[in-house]
Amino acid sequence: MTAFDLIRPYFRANLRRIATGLLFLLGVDAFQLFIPRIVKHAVDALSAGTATPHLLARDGGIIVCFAMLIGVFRFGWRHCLIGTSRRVERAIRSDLFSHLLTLDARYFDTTRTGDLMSHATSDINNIRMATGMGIVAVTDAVVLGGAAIGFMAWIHPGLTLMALIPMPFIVLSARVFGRRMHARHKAVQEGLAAITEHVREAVDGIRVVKVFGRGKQVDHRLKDLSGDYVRRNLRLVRVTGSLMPLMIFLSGMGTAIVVGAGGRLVITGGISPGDFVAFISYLGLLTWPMMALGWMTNLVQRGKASLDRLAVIFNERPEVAEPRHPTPIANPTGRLDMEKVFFSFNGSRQVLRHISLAVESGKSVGVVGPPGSGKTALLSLLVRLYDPTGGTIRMDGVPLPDLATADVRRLVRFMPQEPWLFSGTIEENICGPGAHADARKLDRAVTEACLAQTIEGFEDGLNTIVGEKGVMLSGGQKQRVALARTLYDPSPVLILDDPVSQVDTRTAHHIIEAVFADTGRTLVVASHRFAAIVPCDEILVMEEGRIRARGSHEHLLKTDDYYRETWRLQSLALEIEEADHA
Ligand SMILES: Nc1ncnc2c1ncn2[C@@H]1O[C@H](COP(=O)(O)OP(=O)(O)OP(=O)(O)O)[C@@H](O)[C@H]1O
Repeated sequence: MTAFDLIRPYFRANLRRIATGLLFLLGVDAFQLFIPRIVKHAVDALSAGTATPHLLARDGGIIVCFAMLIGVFRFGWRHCLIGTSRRVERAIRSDLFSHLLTLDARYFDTTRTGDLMSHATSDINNIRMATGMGIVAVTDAVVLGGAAIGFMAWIHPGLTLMALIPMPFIVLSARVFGRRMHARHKAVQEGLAAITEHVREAVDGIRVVKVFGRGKQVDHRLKDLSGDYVRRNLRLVRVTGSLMPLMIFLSGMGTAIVVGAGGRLVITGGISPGDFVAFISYLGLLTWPMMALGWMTNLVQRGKASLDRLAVIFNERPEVAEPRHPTPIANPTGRLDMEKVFFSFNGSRQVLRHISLAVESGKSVGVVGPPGSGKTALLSLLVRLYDPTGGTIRMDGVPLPDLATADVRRLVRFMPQEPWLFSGTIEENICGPGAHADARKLDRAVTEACLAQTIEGFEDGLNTIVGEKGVMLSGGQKQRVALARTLYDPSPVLILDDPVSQVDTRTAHHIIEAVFADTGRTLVVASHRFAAIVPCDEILVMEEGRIRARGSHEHLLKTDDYYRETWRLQSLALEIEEADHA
């Protein structure tokens, strides 16, 4: 998709509005061009001594009517053309967001959030400016500029040539200054973004800032950033502040030429005094189209560059692609198997190697191993957040890429390691924002996740607001809300990544009991806590992306050193904890 392909449908959808806006704009230009003719008529009558109060009142009345029409038509074009640009902006933003939602985890692993934010704000803003004011600038430059020059040439071609001498300088300076203004404006925006990001990070990490006494450093950094922001703004003001005086100077030069040369023509009878006044008015009208000409090229260039950047995102296709003809699973049983699976996040380092696994329906698999051994990577493949770089993963005998992604997400419920909560209520976090909660399902999920007592303790119960990222809840409470979210919709396969890492031993025990009580579903659980994996039918011990050992708890105790040693240490810690409670 090219930049042009990208913008075309938005223009097509607004064609009628754009055409109406252009008609209004042409109307404004026409009325503006006729006012000097009326002025000429009055001035000529005055200098010929034929002017009467009635004639002057009539000319004045016509000018007032034209001025009123200009006001109405100007409102019309602004409403249509600026409205179109806002509509285009809204449509592109919503299409961009919908498209981003189709992209897979790998895209977001490699794309900075700041870049996406900038596409969603300044790039779309550039496109809006190019489509709205860009159309106005082009039309004005061509129609108003062309017609004003035409009327001037009609009055006196030679004088017109002389009056136009400063015009190329106006076009050029508008272009050069516009470009410089854009660069400096961008620098100002970057300065502001740096301040915003610094404040956001400091507020987000306020506990670390306080506990490590980093307040002064954070404060100094903010002062530096603010100073830099002021400097950037002053650099911008130097450009914006000099543009207008330069324009006034250049258009003044044009007027001076006309006063000198045109005045002489009036004296020699080459043109009438009315023509002289009208000529100066047309020259005044010409300044804006000339500026628009320089300005427009910048606007259009900038809009095109932004469109090109957005086209790159719109051309991005998820690697985790939707199958053309998805295979339906009529009666899902939750049988899973992995065959010689390899996986790399970035295409270079393999984080999973030679993984083969078969989980019968209703059976459970536990995954243990040191940090970074590949547990989360393995679980992410089962829920198809990523596709393996080698090998096959099947569900009920069907390779995952042959299933509709929506089916995979419906059949496989996943609790990520990070208990991400959205700002909103506990209920919204469990059932989804705006969703109508099923009281029975909600009750069961809350009970299984050992959350009932916690919720009873809150004044607003399930309607308790959790705050940004669940800041109002403790780590363990957040984790249990995330678990309840996973358990809310029953599914044939349940995948839990470290589900009890942030709760006490007793709560962990209750959660594990509840999760394992449902024997109808297939369960895959990764955990550093052995209590969560000991009841599993099969346990995998991961090491550097491979399965170093596998079997039941008893088997691994006998055969694997890492497993035995970790189990011994955890049992010891548990005994000490229980002795402390006793
Ligand atoms: N998004 C990513 N991009 C690139 N590499 C990654 C990414 N996520 C994890 N890794 C790397 O992949 C390897 C496996 O990570 P993984 O998160 O699967 O380990 P883990 O066993 O779950 O660790 P932990 O017990 O700490 O949760 C690690 O070496 C890690 O650095």
